[in-house]
Amino acid sequence: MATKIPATMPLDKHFLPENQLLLNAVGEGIYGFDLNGNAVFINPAAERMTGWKNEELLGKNIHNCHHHSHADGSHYPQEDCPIYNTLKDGIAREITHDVFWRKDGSSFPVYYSSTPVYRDNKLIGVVAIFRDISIQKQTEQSLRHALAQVQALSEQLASENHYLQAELADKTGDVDISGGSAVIRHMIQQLHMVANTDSTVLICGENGTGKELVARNLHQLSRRKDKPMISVNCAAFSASLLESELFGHEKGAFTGATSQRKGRFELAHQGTLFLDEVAELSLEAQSKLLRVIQEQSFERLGGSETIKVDIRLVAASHHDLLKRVEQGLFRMDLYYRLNVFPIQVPPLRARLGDMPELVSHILHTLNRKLGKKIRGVSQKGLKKLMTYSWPGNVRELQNILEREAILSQTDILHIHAMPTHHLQTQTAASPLQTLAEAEAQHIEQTLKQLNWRISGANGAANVLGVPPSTLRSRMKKLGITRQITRAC
Ligand SMILES: Nc1ncnc2c1ncn2[C@@H]1O[C@H](COP(=O)(O)OP(=O)(O)OP(=O)(O)O)[C@@H](O)[C@H]1O
Repeated sequence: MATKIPATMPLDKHFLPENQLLLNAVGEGIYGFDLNGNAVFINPAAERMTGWKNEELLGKNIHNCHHHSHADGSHYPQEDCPIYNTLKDGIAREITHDVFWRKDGSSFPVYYSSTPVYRDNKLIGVVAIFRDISIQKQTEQSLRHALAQVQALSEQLASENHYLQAELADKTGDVDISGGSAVIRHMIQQLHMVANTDSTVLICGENGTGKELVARNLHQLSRRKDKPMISVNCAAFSASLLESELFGHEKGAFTGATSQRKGRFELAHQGTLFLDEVAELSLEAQSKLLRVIQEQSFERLGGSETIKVDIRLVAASHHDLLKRVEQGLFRMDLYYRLNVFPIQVPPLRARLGDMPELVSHILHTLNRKLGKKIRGVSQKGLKKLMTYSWPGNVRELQNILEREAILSQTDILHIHAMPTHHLQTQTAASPLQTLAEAEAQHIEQTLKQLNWRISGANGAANVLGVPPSTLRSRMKKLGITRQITRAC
């Protein structure tokens, strides 16, 4: 669109370039100034960007119209303006940090150059060419923001890594099994006998009895102690995630597999692989595990390369695995493969004589953790500890002592806060539930074990002894839906 310039405007014919058509067509804003700093040429792009019309500016001082203030609103004296300085000294300038103000009072960031125009070696004016760089500035801003986020995340990862390393050192550092009771002595004897073989060990015992501790002990006593012991809590992963956790995956094996990843079998090469809560494995994962145990080799998910590993397998469960076999929830062949050398970890109530030694061991660790100097437990307190049934075993004892240690103002613990509902009982009590809650829990547990398969020989309906349609309607009624769990 050609610009119409009124004949009355002080348009300097010598100054105005012959190729005005070209200047009108470009996307950059262009101003021409005469030696007094008044506009003699304005192209349509400049009009669009500033909102000022040609007729409103020609012959006028442009600095006062839209270059009067800095970005922060402070006054911008004309003497400081690079364009006007070029008019004075004839030197070209380029400016990247400045704003122009629009007619409507808003502003936009600009890049502009001011170039002197000479005719017959005489300075006759200045051409300013400018560009709206809002998008560029926004991109820079987002980039800076993203970089700050990356920086923060990398700092967070570094500190998490530091924390995990410390935690790992802490975990692997203490493998002492406290207790001199006959049952514990027998268990330790068994540990020593089997440690230096490569036989698979199955550790059974209630929750919190020390099964993982026994596994770590076994690893430390074995010839593999300088290689890693890798633990997997089978209950913490959904069936599909567990497979990739155990066997690893190739890049692109499934959505989200953006790079190749080694599984825990590979990481445990030449060391020990500890499968905690092994009863929670789905039947499908059990078959795969069986194959790996038999062949000592496997493929990563999405991969075809057969990977051979040398591992010592240790498994643990708080379930009666044989009962799970009878219920059709655990493969019998796998059970026999795992149960080569069973070790039973006794519950705390079966070895209350170990209480003083255990308490002293735990207090020693707590003093380090809490920065306290607790010397022991009072006689009365010890009596309370010795008459409790300990459904949560050593872990529960640790928790009670930690709570008491935090609350205590003295260096002797008096044990105030024993859970009274368990006192004097001989068996672990389970939480009170309605019939519907118990049914829902049982159905869900069964479905989880069977990888949420409902029908067929290996389906939950068959195991529960109901037709699949009945199971589906019970699930609907009880609000049971498949859960996708993601851990780690
Ligand atoms: N004999 C023991 N001597 C010292 N500490 C023990 C002993 N037994 C258990 N502990 C401690 O009790 C806590 C629970 O033990 P651990 O995690 O090994 O139990 P677990 O049987 O594997 O539990 P879960 O079945 O819940 O996985 C750990 O901090 C462990 O160090």
